[in-house]
Amino acid sequence: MTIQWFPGHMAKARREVTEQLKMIDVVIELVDARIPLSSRNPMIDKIVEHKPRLILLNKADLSDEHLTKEWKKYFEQLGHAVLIINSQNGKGTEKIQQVCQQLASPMIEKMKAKGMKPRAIRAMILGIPNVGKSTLINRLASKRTAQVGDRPGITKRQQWIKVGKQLELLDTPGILWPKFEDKETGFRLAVTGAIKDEILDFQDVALFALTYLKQYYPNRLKERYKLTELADDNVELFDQIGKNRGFIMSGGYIDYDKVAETILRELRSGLLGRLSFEIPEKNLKQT
Ligand SMILES: Nc1nc2c(ncn2[C@@H]2O[C@H](COP(=O)(O)OP(=O)(O)OP(=O)(O)O)[C@@H](O)[C@H]2O)c(=O)[nH]1
Repeated sequence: MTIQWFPGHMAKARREVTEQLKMIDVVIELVDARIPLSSRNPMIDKIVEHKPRLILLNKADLSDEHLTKEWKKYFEQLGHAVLIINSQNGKGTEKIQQVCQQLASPMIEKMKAKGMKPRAIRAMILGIPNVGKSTLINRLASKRTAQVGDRPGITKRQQWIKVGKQLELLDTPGILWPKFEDKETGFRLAVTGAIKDEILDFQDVALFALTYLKQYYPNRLKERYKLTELADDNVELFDQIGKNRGFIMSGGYIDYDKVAETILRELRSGLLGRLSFEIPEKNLKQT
């Protein structure tokens, strides 16, 4: 399976982001706490090179609490500032302004040393589609500042949102596309709903989810689908779940489509508890 975004779209998005970055002091990178590496653009380090960066692990209400803390440590070890947040109810977002200020303080000090008047810090949000960029912007928007006139290199007018006294946020987030570097990245994106089910075969996605749950969350799987044992064989496991739920077609066959759809729907709606689909230790070893 190789999925590629149209290269023209990617190049255009990257160009736009690069252009906008010229007027930005701090980059706020939004990732999905359940899949922090798979939900970021692998070129991000190159694209935002030389800018202080705050990584936000968003949708933390859905992610495994323990693993999310591990991921925070992982990114901190790489030298980034990190916050765990829920953009929907605002939990954790109250610290964003303060951290951005800390990140920008060397720049502000330099300005002061040059005799320039200190100004509000300018930030922009970057992230892949569906990661929660608009939700976060709406959450942070206390009031919009007046339109800022054209700044060098920018032809269209930019709207800035005031976040507290010291931070201005660009009202349009930068979209960077994820990259399917391997099959698992695609499945992780699909299982968390970051990409549409039609892109991948949803039975394959459900199989990925089931295999993953069996390995990392066996008890939740047993509890949810009332299984005393988890069959080693995945077809058998699909059969067990189908039987328990009564997904039987005429002729006594299990309706696998219904089993697959049920697993994905239930895990996405939180009925299997808070889940993460990427393990930091594994990735630490790989790097
Ligand atoms: N549970 C939960 N859902 C969230 C959170 N943040 C965003 N969402 C949901 O995620 C979905 C996508 O959010 P958006 O804010 O539209 O994402 P976006 O990054 O702006 O998406 P694009 O416009 O496609 O680039 C929406 O259904 C949001 O309600 C969060 O912290 N927790």
